[in-house]
This record gives sequence, C-alpha cells and structure tokens, in this order.
Amino acid sequence: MSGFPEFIYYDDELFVESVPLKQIAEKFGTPCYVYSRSALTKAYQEFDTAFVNRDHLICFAVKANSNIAILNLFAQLGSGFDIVSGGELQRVLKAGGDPGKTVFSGVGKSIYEMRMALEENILCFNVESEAELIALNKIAKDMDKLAPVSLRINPDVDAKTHPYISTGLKENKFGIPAREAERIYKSAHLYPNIRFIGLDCHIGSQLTELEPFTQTSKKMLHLLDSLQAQNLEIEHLDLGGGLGIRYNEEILPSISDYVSALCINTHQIKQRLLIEPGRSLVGNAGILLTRIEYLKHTPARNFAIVDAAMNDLMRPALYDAYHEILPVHKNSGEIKDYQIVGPVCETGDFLGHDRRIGLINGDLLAIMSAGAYGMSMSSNYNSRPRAAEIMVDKDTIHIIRQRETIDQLFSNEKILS
Ligand SMILES: Cc1ncc(COP(=O)(O)O)c(C=O)c1O
Ligand SMILES: N[C@@H](CCCC[NH3+])C(=O)O
Repeated sequence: MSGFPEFIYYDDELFVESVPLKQIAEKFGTPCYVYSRSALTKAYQEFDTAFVNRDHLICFAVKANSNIAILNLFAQLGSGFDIVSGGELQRVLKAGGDPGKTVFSGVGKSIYEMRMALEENILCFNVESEAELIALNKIAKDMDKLAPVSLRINPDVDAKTHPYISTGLKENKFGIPAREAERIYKSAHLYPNIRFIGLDCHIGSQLTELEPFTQTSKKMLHLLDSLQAQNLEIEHLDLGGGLGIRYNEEILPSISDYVSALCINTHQIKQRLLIEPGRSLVGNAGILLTRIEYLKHTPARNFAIVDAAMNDLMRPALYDAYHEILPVHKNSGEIKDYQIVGPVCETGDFLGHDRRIGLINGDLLAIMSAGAYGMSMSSNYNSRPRAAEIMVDKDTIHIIRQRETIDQLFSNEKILS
C-alpha cells in the first residue's frame, strides 16, 4: 500500500489508477507532474455531498493548481473559483469556468484587474482594506456598475500552521479587523457603487485541526448578527479554505468532517455558505515523477541526485516541508539513508532529507502529495524549463501541459543592437 488510494503498488510497481508510472516516464520523460482524475473528482464530490441540502458554493482556490484541464474538470463538476489575479481570472474563463461563481481575493488587486473582473461580472470581490474599497467604488462608478463585495475579516485566530501560510492573525497583512469592518458596512452609503453582499475570511493553509475554524466561524457569526441587527442584508458567508492534507504522519479531519463542522457551526443562519479549498482538493491527487541521475556517496552522506529540483517543487526549500518519496519500482538497491536532492546550485535544493530507501542509478521516484502548490509555484531558476503535466483517467494518459522548451525560456528576451 502507498497510503494514497489512486497511487498503488502492483507487484512492486507503482501505478496511478491503471497506468504504471514507469510507462509515463518512458513516454513523456521526467520530471513531470502526474495527476489522477479520479482522486480530483472524489475530493470535489466529498466536499459537495457533505453539504447535504445546505445552499453552498465550493470555490476552488486556483493558486493551488492552475492548470486549465484541472480547472475545467472542477468547472464541469459544478465548482466555482477563488482567484487572486487577472491571470487567474483569464485561466478560469479559458477553462470554461463561470465568472458568476468566481470570488476575487488578495490584498493588492490592481485597477486593471478590478476592471477586468467587473467586466466579466464576477460573483464577488473579497475586499481586504478600506483603500481598496475606495478604489473599487471609483472604478465601478467610472464603468457605471455596482461592484459586489464581501469584506475579508481578519478574525485574529491562530491557525496553528507554518507562520508563512498563517493569514488570520492581526499582525498579518490580510483582511480587516471585525470592528473596522462593521464601521465600513454601516457607512455603506459612502460607497454608492458597491453592493455589500457577503462576509469573508481565510485564516491560513494546511490546518490540521478543526478548532481554529470553529473559533473563526463563531467570530464571523457574531459580526453577521450585529450587521443583521442593523438591517444590513448579507447574502453569503465565505469561510475561506485551509483544510490540510496528510503529507507525513499528520492525523487530519476528513473533508466531510470539516464540512459537517462548518455546517453545524453555522446551522442557525440562512445565508449561503462559500468555501475556498485549494490544497485539500488537489494535493494528494498529484505527484512529481523524477528519475535519479546519479548516486553519490561521500564520507558524510549518500546523495540521490534526481532530475527534479527546487524550481519544480519549492515547498521543501521554502517551508522545510515534508513530502513522502516512494520508489516507482520497489526493492531495487541496497537500503541506505539518502538525501534526495536536485541539480540546482543551492544547498537548499532538496526534496527530502534522510530517506531510508534502496536505490540504483536511473531509478524513478514519486514525490507524493505534490498536486497543490507544486507546479503552480514552479519557476525557471537555473534556466530549467518547467516540467510537463499529465492527467491519468483510468487507463488513459492525457498530456495537459507540454514540457517547456529551451527556446520558450528566452523567447521574450532581446539582445540590444
Ligand atoms: C484567500 C484564500 N483562499 C483560499 C486559499 C486556499 O487555501 P488552501 O489551499 O489551504 O485550502 C488561500 C490560500 O491559503 C487563500 O489565500
Ligand atoms: N504555498 C503554500 C500555501 C500558500 C497558501 C496561500 N494562501 C504551500 O505550499 O503550502
């Protein structure tokens, strides 16, 4: 067993659904990201069915994985989207997503991005400051439009996650304190081109406990109550994303436990519930497939130098994040402690430390749980073309992004004449 239902060993060979990963490596080369359509679909459906009869909208956080084939799959399943840039909006449109099911988060929306989103009639802007609200009101006025808005509340709740991905503490740059938000909602008449339709929050990512979500929803309900007491009509409550996935030994609430908890915590209100999950929809549905270039043994360490690197998957280098690493063919070489590293010229370029595994040159490895914040955070550092992306559907292999070519790397650059 691999512990990942769609990535399974048969006779010591790791498969994705019905396809041996070895076949993908031979046909498309490495490194490449490989996703399971079934795992993506099941994760979405687990969210969706857990709401039972509750009016809801799941807005997939595009930043977690922005490949248009994946966005298209979620759109077909009925998903909405949470975007943070004009580029993400264009991806949603290209993928056939519905702008009317799209919310726009982020602290620094540009005038150009706001205009684009107003033109496309998105569902809602999650506004993160008064300055942004003033700018949006002005743009909407110039366009003779009403901008639908939720204020993003900073509830000052500790998400108990990595400090770089914690967003709901008062010292973080995100959202507006509840008191200030209440004052803004009450002065809605100052913003004639804004229609306040919702309340929003998002406290952080890779949360492993339900308690911070519960604490946050209590605070949001409190604010909602006081807005309603003043006859302010709020149509939806957006509770953000943040549910974690299992990377290592973490014990996590299931998707359905999480949704049930949100529904229970908010059972007394009639508003539609929105959520913005990213990682929990795609994280464990994807892997990074890589091949060992060289094994190198020094007096201090054993290194497995692979063809994927920190530019392909930056989570280990950036957050010291753990990703399980599985051999695509089990039982190959002598078992040793290996440092799994890439070819980039940085000591921080590692994919895993101290992994006890048997390896020989040329072996394939699967870096697990790489479906979220993997390809979407990749770069061309060291002038490395970005990896290909593959989606497997039962026994069919689809290439959903071609490997970048060297020519594409500098196609926008120019030598001065
Ligand atoms: C505003 C917003 N919504 C949703 C998400 C998705 O979070 P996650 O991938 O942890 O579900 C993020 C990222 O943390 C975010 O910044
Ligand atoms: N990039 C982070 C998650 C960031 C969430 C953004 N709001 C990660 O890889 O875990």
